[in-house]
Amino acid sequence: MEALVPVAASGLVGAFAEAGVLTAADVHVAHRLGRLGGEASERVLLAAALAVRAVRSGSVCLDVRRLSEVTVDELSDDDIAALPWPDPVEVVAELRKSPLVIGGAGGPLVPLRLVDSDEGELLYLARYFAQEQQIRTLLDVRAEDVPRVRPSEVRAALDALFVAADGSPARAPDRQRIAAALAACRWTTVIAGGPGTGKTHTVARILALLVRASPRPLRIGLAAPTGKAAARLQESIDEQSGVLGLPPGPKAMTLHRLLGWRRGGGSRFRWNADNRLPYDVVVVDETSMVSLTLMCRVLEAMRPDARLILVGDPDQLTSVDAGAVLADLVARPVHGEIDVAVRELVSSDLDAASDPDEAALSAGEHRRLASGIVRLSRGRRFGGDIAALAVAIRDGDDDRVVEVLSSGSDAVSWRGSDDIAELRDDVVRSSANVTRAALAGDADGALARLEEHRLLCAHREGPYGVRQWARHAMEWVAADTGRALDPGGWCPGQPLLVAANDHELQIYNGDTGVVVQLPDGSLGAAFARGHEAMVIPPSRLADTHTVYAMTIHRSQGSQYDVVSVVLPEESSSLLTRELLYTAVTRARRHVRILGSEEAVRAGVRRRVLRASGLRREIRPYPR
Ligand SMILES: Nc1ncnc2c1ncn2[C@@H]1O[C@H](COP(=O)(O)OP(=O)(O)OP(=O)(O)O)[C@@H](O)[C@H]1O
Repeated sequence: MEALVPVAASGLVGAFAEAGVLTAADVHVAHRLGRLGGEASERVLLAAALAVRAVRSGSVCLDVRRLSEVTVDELSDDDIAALPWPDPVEVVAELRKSPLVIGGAGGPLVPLRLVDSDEGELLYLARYFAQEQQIRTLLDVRAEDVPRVRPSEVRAALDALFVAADGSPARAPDRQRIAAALAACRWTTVIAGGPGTGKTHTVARILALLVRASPRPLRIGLAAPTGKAAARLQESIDEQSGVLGLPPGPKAMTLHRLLGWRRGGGSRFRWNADNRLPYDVVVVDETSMVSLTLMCRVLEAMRPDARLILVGDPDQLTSVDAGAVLADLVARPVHGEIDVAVRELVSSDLDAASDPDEAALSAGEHRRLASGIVRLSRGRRFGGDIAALAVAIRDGDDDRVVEVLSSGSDAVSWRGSDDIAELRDDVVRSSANVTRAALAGDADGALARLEEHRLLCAHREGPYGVRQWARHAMEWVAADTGRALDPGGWCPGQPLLVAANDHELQIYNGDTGVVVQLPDGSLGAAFARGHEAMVIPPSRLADTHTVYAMTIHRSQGSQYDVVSVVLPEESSSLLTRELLYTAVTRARRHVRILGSEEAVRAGVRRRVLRASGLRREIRPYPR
C-alpha cells in the first residue's frame, strides 16, 4: 500500500491518509492548494485531496454526494464505512464559499471547479473540467454538420457488405448494418459491444463502404491505446481486406503514435488543434481504455470534416488514467432525432421485430442512434456460457451468474480458492509450452502460447493478490521443471509485463511479452506486433516485471484461451461488477472462477463509481 503519511497530515486529511485512502501525493497537493489559495477548512482540504485521489483512481471528478464510495486495495467496505466521513451537505456548503472554488484575494488561482448536476455536485480539478468541456464542445460541433453522401451508393454498399452466409441480405434487425449507416452519415460514430459481437468485422465493412462511396482515395487512420490492441486490430482488418476489396495500406498504431508523440513534448503532440490529422477516417479500437486527456487530444486533432469511429466495450473496466469516456458517451443525455438519412437507409432494421438471434431495438437504443451510438449485442464468437455469464454479470443478475457457474458447462468452471489442482495443471502446461517455443527461438510461437492460459487476481497484495499467486505459480513451474527461477534474471520462457510507457521502444504500460533465446545464443524480449514479433534486448526494458499472474485491470485489451480468476473475500471493496465482467470476458474458450458464492454475489452487486460530468447535464458553479 502506498500510504506514506506525511508528518503534516493531521486532522481529517491525516485520518484518511493513515487509513490508506489518501496517498502522500494526494495530501501534498491538497495542502499546497490550501496554502496557495488561503483555504484552511478541513472539509474543503479533504474534498480537494479526495478529488486528487478520484482522478488517480480513474474518475474525472469527485461525486461529492457519494464521497465515501471509494474502493481501496486491502480495505473492506466496513473499514471504509468506519472512517470519519464528513456530511456531504456540509462539504458542499463550504466548497461554495471556498476561495479554491470561487477565487480569492490571493490572485487568479481557481484550482477547483464545482458543478451542480441533477444527481448532486461534482468537484473537479480545473484541468479535468476544462478537458471534459472541450470534449463536450467538440462532439457537439461535430454533430452540427453531416457528411455529404449519395444514399443510393451507400444503400448498394450496405446490401453488398452485410450479407448472410448464403449471400442474401442479412436478416433485420442487424445492428452491424445500422452501425455502418451511422458511420456513413455522421462525422462521429460510437460502436459499442462486448467481445465477439463483431465490432472489428463491422469496422472492416464500414471502411469498405466508405472506400466504395468516396470519389477519391481515402486516407484511413487505425489506432488503439496499446501496441497489442493495435496489432490485433491490424490483424483483423488484414484478414478481411481481401474479401472486402480494401486497398492495402492503413497500418494500425497506438494512439500516441497516431497523434505524433514527441520526446519532451509532454502531452503536446505533432497533430493537434492547429495542425490537424491528415486522415479522412480515424478508427479508434478499445476506446474503453482511452483516458479523458487522450480523448481530448484525439478530438482536438480531428478535422471537423473527418469521420471518427470509436469502438469498444463500455462495460469493461476503464482506462488506468482518469476517464471512462466511452461509457460516458454511451450514457450521455441525448438530444435530437435520428438523422433522416440513417432512418431511410436502415428503416427495415430500425422497425424490425425481434428475430431469434437478435432482439428488436429498444426505445433507448433508438434514442441513442440520434447521437451516433449503436450497441452491438449479438455474440458471434463464443456462443454459450462465457457470453451468458458475461451478460448476467453486466445485468447485475447474481442468481443467474451462480446458475451459469454451477451449470457444469465445458466453458465455465467454479472452484473454491483452495481447489487449485486444475489451475496448477494449466499454469505448468502453458508455461512449459511457452518455454519450449522460447528455447527454440520461436518468438511468435512463444507469444501465442502465452495466450493459452492467464491467472488473474483482483488485488495486488494479500492472500488473494497477484504477488502471492504469482509466487505459487512460479513454485509450481519450478517444481515441474526442477529449475528454480531467478526473479532478478532473464530466462527463456519468462513472461513479462510492461509497467510504464516507453514511446521510443514502442512498448506500453500493460503490454505483455516473453523472453526468447535468439539464434546467436543471446536473449531477447519479444512483444506481439502485427504479424511479426518485435524483439528487443531485455536490458533495454526499464519498468518490466515477471508476470505469472496479473491484476484484472492489467488484463484489459487482451484475451486468453483459458482464464483463471482468483476472487478475494466478499468484503473486498475492489471486487466489483466491472471487474468480474472484465475478467470473464478475457476468456476465449474457458473461464475458471476460484472463490466463494458470497464473493461472486458481492462482486456482481458492487459497482465501480467512476464519476464524470460527461454523462450528465451539468451547471458550473459559480455561474
Ligand atoms: N455478421 C457476421 N457474420 C458472420 N460472422 C461474423 C459477423 N460478425 C462477426 N462475425 C465473426 O465473429 C467473430 C467475432 O467478430 P469480431 O472479432 O469482429 O468481434 P469483436 O467485437 O471485434 O471482438 P473483440 O472485442 O473480442 O475484438 C469473428 O470471427 C467474425 O468473423
